[in-house]
Amino acid sequence: MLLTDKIFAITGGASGIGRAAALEAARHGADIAITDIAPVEAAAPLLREIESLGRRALYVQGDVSKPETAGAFMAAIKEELGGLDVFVSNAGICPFHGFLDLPKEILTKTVEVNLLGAFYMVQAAARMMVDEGRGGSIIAVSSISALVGGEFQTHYTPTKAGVLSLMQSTAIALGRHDIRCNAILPGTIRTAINHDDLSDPTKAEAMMARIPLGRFGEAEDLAGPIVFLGSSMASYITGASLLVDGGCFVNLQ
Ligand SMILES: NC(=O)C1=CN([C@@H]2O[C@H](COP(=O)(O)OP(=O)(O)OC[C@H]3O[C@@H](n4cnc5c(N)ncnc54)[C@H](OP(=O)(O)O)[C@@H]3O)[C@@H](O)[C@H]2O)C=CC1
Ligand SMILES: C[C@H](O)[C@@H]1OC(=O)[C@H](O)[C@@H]1O
Repeated sequence: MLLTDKIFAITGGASGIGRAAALEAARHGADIAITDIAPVEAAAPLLREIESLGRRALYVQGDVSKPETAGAFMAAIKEELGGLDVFVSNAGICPFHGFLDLPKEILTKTVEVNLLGAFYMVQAAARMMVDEGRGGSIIAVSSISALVGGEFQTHYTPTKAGVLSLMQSTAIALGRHDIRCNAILPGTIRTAINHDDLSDPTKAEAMMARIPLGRFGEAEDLAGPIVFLGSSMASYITGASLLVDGGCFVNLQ
């Protein structure tokens, strides 16, 4: 058990990577707070599963791109769970689209959710951790796409580079408060975000061929690394980036 009696909060926790991480944190003994744009009904089975592990589960519906969501989430965590030890900024979107004809609305929304949303949330979580004075761990889900490009992700990859950079700078700003900040960089993980994109067999095959481990990731592949970075096992790791990509990034030839 790596997170016994810790309070673990995550954005975009109703599905995919966030859901898997929330569940794994509960298995490791944490109480869980989730915010997501999905209605609470969508998360009800997950909340029941967390509670069946003997842990408390809090759900706050909200849009991370709206600055007020961060304040409301932190206030609910403080009131209902009493504090915050591990915060994961995970919510994100990836509406695949070509570059030359990219509508401004898609660009703006992607930046607002992925980058500004992460900033608002991380800042609010850090303020709460500093106020409480007991340190903490902040993890942001960036991407392999912070390091490499994507033809249909020109609006998305800069947001993931921004999230990685945010963790590097907040690691410096928050180190004196014993708050560690790290980025997780998933490769291609099968979730709702890329269900349509990966349904093109030619594209999926070409992408798979680059992965030394020979498979796409599953959401559960990210859960262990997130719990580890949140735990005292990672007590001297801050400002780091952890690729969780089956070896895809290093596979040039
Ligand atoms: N899957 C992959 O291959 C990779 C994913 N990532 C990153 O991982 C993170 C999680 O994605 P993943 O689990 O794959 O995708 P999912 O779509 O399964 O999960 C994303 C979650 O975020 C929620 N969400 C979307 N927009 C908002 C918003 N504005 N406010 C609050 N919640 C929101 C979604 O809700 P709803 O479903 O209702 O829209 C969903 O529950 C993202 O940041 C993504 O960029 C990084 C690298 C690779
Ligand atoms: C959603 C994509 O499949 C996924 O998102 C990323 O960040 C990776 O670059 C993958 O392309």
